Amino acid sequence: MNQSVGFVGWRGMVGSVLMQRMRDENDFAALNPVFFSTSNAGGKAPEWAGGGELKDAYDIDTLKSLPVIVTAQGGDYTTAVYGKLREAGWKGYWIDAASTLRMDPETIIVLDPVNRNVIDSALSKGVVSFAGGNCTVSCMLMGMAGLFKAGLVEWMTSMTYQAASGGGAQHMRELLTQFGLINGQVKGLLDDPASAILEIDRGVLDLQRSGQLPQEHFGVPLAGNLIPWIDKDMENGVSREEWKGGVETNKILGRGDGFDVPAIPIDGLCVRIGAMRCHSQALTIKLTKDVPLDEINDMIAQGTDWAKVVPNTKEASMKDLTPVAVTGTLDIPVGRMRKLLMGPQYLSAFTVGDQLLWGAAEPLRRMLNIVLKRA
Ligand SMILES: NC(=O)C1=CN([C@@H]2O[C@H](COP(=O)(O)OP(=O)(O)OC[C@H]3O[C@@H](n4cnc5c(N)ncnc54)[C@H](OP(=O)(O)O)[C@@H]3O)[C@@H](O)[C@H]2O)C=CC1
Ligand SMILES: N[C@@H](CC(=O)OP(=O)(O)O)C(=O)O
Repeated sequence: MNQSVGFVGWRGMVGSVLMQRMRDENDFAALNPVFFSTSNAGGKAPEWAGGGELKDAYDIDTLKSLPVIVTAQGGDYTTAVYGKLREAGWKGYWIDAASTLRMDPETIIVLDPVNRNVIDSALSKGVVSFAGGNCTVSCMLMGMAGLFKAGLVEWMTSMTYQAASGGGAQHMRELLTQFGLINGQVKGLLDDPASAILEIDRGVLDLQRSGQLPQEHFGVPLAGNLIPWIDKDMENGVSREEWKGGVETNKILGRGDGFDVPAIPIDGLCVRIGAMRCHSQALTIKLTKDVPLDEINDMIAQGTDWAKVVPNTKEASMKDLTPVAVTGTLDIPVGRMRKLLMGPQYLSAFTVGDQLLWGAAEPLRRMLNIVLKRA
């Protein structure tokens, strides 16, 4: 008999991508979905899933009756509900998109093409709490898994170019509104081929600095700009997004605190740019030994089924290694690979991933299937 699975946060941006992927893969055939809402209990569950009534996402008794709960509702919801559920004696599987529980020793960060061994070992020990990783981390690992698996990474820096979607739907809207208003500001000059570009530039800057662009979500204009800080301030010069890069990557790989193998130093700077939903990253890797580039290419291509090596040429990089090329696909292209001037053990790479697919929804979908197959 199909297991019942509770879905919370299914209509949000991450949740919608998750629902679409599950429908594309016919995952619903193997489970009995129960839909929840934090704002509309008693309302109608999605038509494509047979309708029915939305349950109250804060009702612990209803949640407790389910063997599996998947949530993309966000960290505040997890904080409000998870502890109460466990205190009420619930022993079911919790699969979560939020960062809240990721570094909890009782929780495993899931990215099964990379850490299926960690997941299986945890399941056999009775672990029941699973969280998808930070989007930048998951996308990077899906591309670079081959090098980690081969033990070739001594340390790595990641300089990110993160899309507006990482902040949520409202951030994407704000970015597009800013672009539109900026265009409107200089449209007359743009339409006139004889106008001076510096006049256009001045017009853009005047509007960007005027405080008149909507910036409630980003805090400053992102259109025609960038923001070199993502997430909270850890009060030591490090942003929380940068901190996650090191600790989550190591936890996913089964290294560092709580594991027998030492952590790999991974650090860098995280930057928000005006892309829509793909995160990109420029990586510098110190290899544990000098390995020829063609062997590195092979290892990366074989690291996961989704890693795609892009030849280090201008044409291929412009065509295949951009957010526009990757959005809406599960591909993780890795390109710009070459040995750096610092020496034969120093490798550069550039990778791009859809942060709503591998960065959020896909690891949850796959973890749900792993759990259901065990039942
Ligand atoms: N954005 C991202 O890139 C990533 C997000 N995450 C995690 O996922 C969580 C959810 O993120 P995200 O999907 O961006 O959040 P959203 O704001 O899109 O959705 C969250 C919830 O808001 C409620 N909501 C209120 N109004 C609307 C509306 N008009 N349309 C849709 N939903 C609405 C829904 O709850 P209800 O139906 O109960 O009213 C929904 O589940 C994040 O907090 C984070 O923890 C993880 C990785 C990446
Ligand atoms: N912080 C990411 C998005 C996100 O939700 O990350 P996390 O799941 O680690 O909080 C970004 O802004 O691009």
